[in-house]
Amino acid sequence: MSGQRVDAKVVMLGKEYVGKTSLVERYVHNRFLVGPYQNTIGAAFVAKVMSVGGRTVTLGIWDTAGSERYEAMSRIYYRGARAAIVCYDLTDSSSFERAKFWVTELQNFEENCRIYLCGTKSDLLEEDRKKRGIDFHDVQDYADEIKAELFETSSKTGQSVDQLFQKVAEDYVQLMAFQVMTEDEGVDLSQKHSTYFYSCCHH
Ligand SMILES: Nc1nc2c(ncn2[C@@H]2O[C@H](COP(=O)(O)OP(=O)(O)OP(=O)(O)O)[C@@H](O)[C@H]2O)c(=O)[nH]1
Repeated sequence: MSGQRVDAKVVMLGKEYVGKTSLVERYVHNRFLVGPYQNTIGAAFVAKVMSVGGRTVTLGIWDTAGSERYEAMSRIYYRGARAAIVCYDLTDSSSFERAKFWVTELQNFEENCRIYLCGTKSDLLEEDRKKRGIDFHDVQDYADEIKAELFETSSKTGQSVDQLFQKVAEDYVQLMAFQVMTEDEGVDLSQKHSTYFYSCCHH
C-alpha cells in the first residue's frame, strides 16, 4: 500500500457510547462486535478504498473518542476533514444535544466540512418504538437548517451503514468534479509506518 493517498478525510464525532466505533467496524469489516463496551481513547484511524462511478476513492476515517475528557483532542481530528459524521444515539436525547455542539464547532471552525447527521442503533427502535429519544421531524428540521444529510443506521443489523459512507464518497467525488485537484491535497500514507491500521488506542 506504499504511496497510497487518502482522498478525503472523514471524522466521526459524537458523545461517548453513541456507536461511532461500531459504525466504522460495520462499514470497514462488516462485523458487529459484541462484548463489554470499551471506550475509544484518543482516536483511531482506518483507510477504506471504495468505488464511486468507476472511480476509486480512499476515505481516511478518524474515529474520535466521545468522552468529554478527550474533547480538545477531537478538535485536532476534524481539522481539514471533508466530511464529519456526527452521531447521536436515537434512544438518547442528551446525545443529540452533544451532536449539536459538534455541529456548531464545525460551522465555526471547519466551514468546508460537510456534515452528515447519523442517528445510531435504529434496531433498538424496531424492538420498541417508544425508545425513540428525539422526535424524527425535529431532527429532520434541524438537518435541513444546517444543510446536512440525515441517516438512521444500525451497526448491529447493518441498516443504512453502507449508504451513509457511499453518500460521503459520492459527495466528495461530485465536489472534486468542480475543483481542480492540487498536488498537495490528501495525505501521503507512504509517510506513515502502516497504511491500514487502527492507530493508537481504540479499546
Ligand atoms: N443495539 C445496538 N447497539 C449498538 C449499536 N452500535 C453500537 N452499539 C453498542 O453501543 C455501545 C457503544 O458503542 P461504541 O461503538 O463503542 O461507541 P463509541 O461512540 O465509539 O464510544 P466512545 O469510544 O466512548 O466514543 C457498545 O456496547 C455497542 O455494542 C447498534 O447499532 N445497535
